[in-house]
Amino acid sequence: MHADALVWFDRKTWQHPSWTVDDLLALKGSRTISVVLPALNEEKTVGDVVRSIAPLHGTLVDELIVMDSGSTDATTREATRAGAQVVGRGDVVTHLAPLPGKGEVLWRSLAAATGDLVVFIDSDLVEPSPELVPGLLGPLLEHREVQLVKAFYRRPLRISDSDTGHGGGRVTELLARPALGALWPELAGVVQPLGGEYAATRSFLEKAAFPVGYGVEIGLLIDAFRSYGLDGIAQVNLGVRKHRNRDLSELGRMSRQILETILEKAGTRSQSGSFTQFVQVAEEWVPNTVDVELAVRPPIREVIGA
Ligand SMILES: O=c1ccn([C@@H]2O[C@H](COP(=O)(O)OP(=O)(O)O)[C@@H](O)[C@H]2O)c(=O)[nH]1
Ligand SMILES: O=C(O)[C@@H](COP(=O)(O)O)O[C@H]1O[C@H](CO)[C@@H](O)[C@H](O)[C@H]1O
Repeated sequence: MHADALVWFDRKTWQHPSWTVDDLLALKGSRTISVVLPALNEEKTVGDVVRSIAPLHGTLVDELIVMDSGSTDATTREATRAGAQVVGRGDVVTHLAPLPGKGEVLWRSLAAATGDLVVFIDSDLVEPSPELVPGLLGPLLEHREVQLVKAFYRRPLRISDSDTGHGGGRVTELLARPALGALWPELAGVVQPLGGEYAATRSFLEKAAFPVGYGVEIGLLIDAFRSYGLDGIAQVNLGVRKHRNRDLSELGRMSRQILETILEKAGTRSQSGSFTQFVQVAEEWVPNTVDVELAVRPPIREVIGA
């Protein structure tokens, strides 16, 4: 591992986060905290994720927002019932038509949320730990130089996996980790670069460009490194993370978006946004070509001001 990555790993990795909510409230001071859950058709899980955070709402957490990404199921109903404020992607930055993608709703959430610190938690988590939000806020509240905190965890591939499953994080292990090791070796100590649970300062997030698709996590990680160095990044061990796992064809399209962000951050661009996969029809295999959304939103502060 790169020497700087090794030093960083030792200094900025919390393997056993032990902040209590009282500790965090004392550290919080006058700062405000928003928790944002991006959600696209997550009616089955969003309620439990909201309920795992709701006990902190009104004390440590000032805002608990589900950013709806154009759901067509009962996501809004389930999130509202569980106690979250639901904001539609078209309810903010109304002069720009929404684009499809997770990064789009995270970008728009900065216009809906008001917190000095923002915590992002996926809405498809299964058996979400109530320690996610406190654990992520610990380094951010205690160390002023920290601008981005990433969660890491054991990631079973299937929800039914035994207590030793490790098959999850397929795009992380097959694309993100190799690419970071090759192009940004200083970031080789980040255990879960694509993890969907992370916390950051608004001041960082407002200055960052947001890939509108799944490139958002690796894009923000690279931007944080470039803006603040490794000292601006921390990570915390938050146990086990189970979520709805997508199939390989969906992860292929996700990977194409992540690859675009990697190429762009590395100073090059792809030749085409069309992406061909193959499907079996009877005994034959036929191409299925799609246009993958590769747009990047400018820093939100350039669109709605600071
Ligand atoms: O266009 C999108 C795609 C995803 N998501 C949300 O982003 C989170 C992570 O997405 P997904 O579960 O698809 O990624 P995975 O965890 O499978 O890699 C989930 O809460 C999704 O509902 C979203 O809000 N809009
Ligand atoms: O980490 C990964 O490899 C992917 C896929 O995870 P699984 O193989 O389905 O456990 O999941 C992450 O990647 C997305 C892109 O960054 C994030 O948006 C998701 O929140 C995260 O779960």
